Amino acid sequence: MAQGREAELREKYVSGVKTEVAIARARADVAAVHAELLREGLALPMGGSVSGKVPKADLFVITPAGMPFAEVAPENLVLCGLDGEAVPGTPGSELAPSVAAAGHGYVYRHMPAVGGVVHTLSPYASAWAARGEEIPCALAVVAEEFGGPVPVGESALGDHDALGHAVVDVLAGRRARAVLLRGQGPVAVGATAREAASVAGQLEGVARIVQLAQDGGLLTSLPQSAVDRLYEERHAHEPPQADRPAASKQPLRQLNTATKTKTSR
Ligand SMILES: O=C(CO)[C@@H](O)[C@H](O)COP(=O)(O)O
Repeated sequence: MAQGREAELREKYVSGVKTEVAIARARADVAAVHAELLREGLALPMGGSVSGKVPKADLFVITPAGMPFAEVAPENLVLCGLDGEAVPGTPGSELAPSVAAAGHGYVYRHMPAVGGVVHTLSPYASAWAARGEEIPCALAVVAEEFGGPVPVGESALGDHDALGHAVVDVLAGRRARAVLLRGQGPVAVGATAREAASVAGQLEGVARIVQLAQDGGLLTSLPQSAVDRLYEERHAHEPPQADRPAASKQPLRQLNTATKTKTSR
């Protein structure tokens, strides 16, 4: 790319000291999230992607393509515009962003309250995604955290833009802040990358517990009235719904009465 054009693009995206500081902060946070996911056993050595939006800028930083999570550092994260294209001339721009970058950008464009997206291949949540099975709302913590069963989304495998569409289609305007992409794995969102990672951790925990319960026999989903009460209590002290990621109107699939879920084994 010609130097003039490169400078013009850099000026367009990266102007002002505040933005520079915000980018540096996003780089540090997102790099730390990669390390934390590995430490907590929530990630494979490689695979999946994590991004964090730069507040008040149409920019985000994301995992470089094909890079083991253990090697991710603030300076090799790729700074992208919301179209998922790397910003030339910035640290990390010599690397390609994750193939999922356009999908992450789509989420930021369509869910303005979201500031972090985590697609991590944590074992139990990924196993539910591999089966394309929603996680039943059989425990209070599932109701509190996700406001109902953890939903499944359709990902067109190989079409990485589809990750963004699937996340937005399932989560926008809903309670849940995580979706199990069929045949791909879980994606969690939050106001920041750290918050999205925390949702991914809760998701993995409930995926494991409900799997253990299901292995033991029939599951009973909580009645809808209890799900609603538990969710509302847990989120009562958060900002108004419009400012919350994936703010809720209704859970994706309502269970009006206590239902028995037949186990798959
Ligand atoms: O999304 C997944 C798996 O679900 C990843 O494994 C990506 O396919 C890896 O691509 P890069 O992020 O390395 O480009």
